Amino acid sequence: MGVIKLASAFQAVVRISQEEAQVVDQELLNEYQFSVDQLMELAGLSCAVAIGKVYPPTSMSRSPPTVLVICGPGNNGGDGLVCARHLKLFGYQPTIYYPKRPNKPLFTALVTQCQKMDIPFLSDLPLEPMLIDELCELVVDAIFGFSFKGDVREPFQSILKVLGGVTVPIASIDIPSGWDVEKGNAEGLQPDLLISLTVPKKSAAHFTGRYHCLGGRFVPPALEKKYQLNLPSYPDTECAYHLQ
Ligand SMILES: NC(=O)C1=CN([C@@H]2O[C@H](COP(=O)(O)OP(=O)(O)OC[C@H]3O[C@@H](n4cnc5c(N)ncnc54)[C@H](O)[C@@H]3O)[C@@H](O)[C@H]2O)[C@H](O)CC1
Ligand SMILES: [K+]
Repeated sequence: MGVIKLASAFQAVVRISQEEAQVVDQELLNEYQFSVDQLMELAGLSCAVAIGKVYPPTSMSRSPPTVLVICGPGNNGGDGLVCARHLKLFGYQPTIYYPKRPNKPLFTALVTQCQKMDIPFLSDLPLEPMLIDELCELVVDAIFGFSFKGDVREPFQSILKVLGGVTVPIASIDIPSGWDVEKGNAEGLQPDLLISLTVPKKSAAHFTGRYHCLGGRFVPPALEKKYQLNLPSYPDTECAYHLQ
């Protein structure tokens, strides 16, 4: 596998394509021998930390603050489950909606962990945006990440339509769901917080929300150098970096 030359390597923040994100991911798993579980735990933890920084429990109106975490069918959804578990430990009250669950031990274990921490799972999502606004103070969008392609299929099309109408802030994990990983989606979801994982993707250039954080502090320096990722220096032991 050749070294990918990143066009934006000399800019302050590098943004990578869909293919580059998949290549880096595969190299972490195959060459560096990380397991998906390891990376997902660190990714999900960094999302909960970013949320804790941007929306500290003391700044929310309810105590504990209510958060709806919507999880999709791939690893982005897994990050959402991990994030929900850590949010609970940080003093939030998460509820999960997870309509399409992969039948794989990694995901069934994450579901069990959440259930055993008394995190409720919704069987249906309210179809009125107003009802979601009443249910929670923040929505975490963990529906699609860097493998999303094409037109959104059901049930996620209806879910994203409802989310388009909510007024509570949305925090998107890695990519705002429904966005083209590189081109974004001007008519799609417009999150208040974007938590890019590992390296921001090209679509992050179209993000107009208030907060952009970087998480997934697990890239070995040799890998960062090989792909000229030019990652920012996370302050001391922080696992979420405030880019904007
Ligand atoms: N190295 C890292 O940075 C890590 C990132 N993590 C997270 O993993 C996602 C990428 O996960 P992946 O499983 O490859 O894909 P997605 O979650 O984006 O979704 C795949 C899932 O979605 C379905 N799908 C695709 N397109 C559509 C569509 N148009 N309509 C409906 N459904 C669609 C597809 O069939 C699959 O089921 C990354 O973004 C990070 O969030 C890891 O957790 C840690 C390492
Ligand atoms: K997402």
